[in-house]
Amino acid sequence: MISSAPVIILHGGAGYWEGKNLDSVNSALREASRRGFEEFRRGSSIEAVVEAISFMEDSGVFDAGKGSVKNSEGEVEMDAGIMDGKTLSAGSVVLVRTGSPIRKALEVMKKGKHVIIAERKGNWNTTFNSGKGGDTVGAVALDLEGRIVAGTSTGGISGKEPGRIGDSPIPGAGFYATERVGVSSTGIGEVILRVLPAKEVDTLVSMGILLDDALNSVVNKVSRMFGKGNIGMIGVSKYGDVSAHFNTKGMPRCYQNKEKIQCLVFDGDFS
Ligand SMILES: NC(=O)C[C@H](N)C(=O)O
Repeated sequence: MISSAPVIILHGGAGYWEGKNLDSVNSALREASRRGFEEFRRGSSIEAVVEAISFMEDSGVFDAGKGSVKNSEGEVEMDAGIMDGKTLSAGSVVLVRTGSPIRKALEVMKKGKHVIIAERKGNWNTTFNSGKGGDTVGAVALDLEGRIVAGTSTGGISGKEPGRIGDSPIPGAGFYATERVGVSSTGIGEVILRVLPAKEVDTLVSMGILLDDALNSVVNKVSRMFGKGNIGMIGVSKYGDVSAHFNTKGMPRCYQNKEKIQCLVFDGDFS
């Protein structure tokens, strides 16, 4: 749907959401959206995305930050990434053990020397409390200056091997932003990493395809190649249209502009 800047769209992970109690997920998403949108008053899309994602990380409701799932050795290893479509600068952190991965990714992006840093230090944070039902989180924003920013943060996949890194911190896979479009992906990293769907959406949009059609066609392509149940994506274009597509049962998501906030979990379009 076409909205107008500033606008933010968020997801709480593509997955099998049927029969789950969605109250805490929905209210955390809504609050994250509200806080992210509030940042447009003083900052850019960068602050909006980081604030929304770090709220979700701290909520303990999602598989990100304090709610991160554990690997096969009972430890938490988190990944996150962020990209600024205006400058094509990107920053990611992998194997993070403590703190806010998205804020650490922002530091990497701001420093500008490297794109991906593995943390490999710090004590395991003992306050993790996985299992509240939420999944990977992501946000994409467009501000009044036309800056598009996309970010994603995750604890990865439950029971993963130590050192495993998924799609979420990889530009073009878990997130991507240009002057045209921004995307955050979620789903099975081992599938997403082989398709680079976030980059593909930008390529399609650069060829004149509408954001909604681009997201739909990339998700359908993944379904044809790998079957269903493995991907979801949200996006924003430079025109302010927002869209979400997934091949899982559901994907909690909210979008907000200056007129309204709207949240959905299962099939349906923002109106
Ligand atoms: N649920 C997710 O989105 C997990 C994430 N894509 C990963 O593979 O690490």
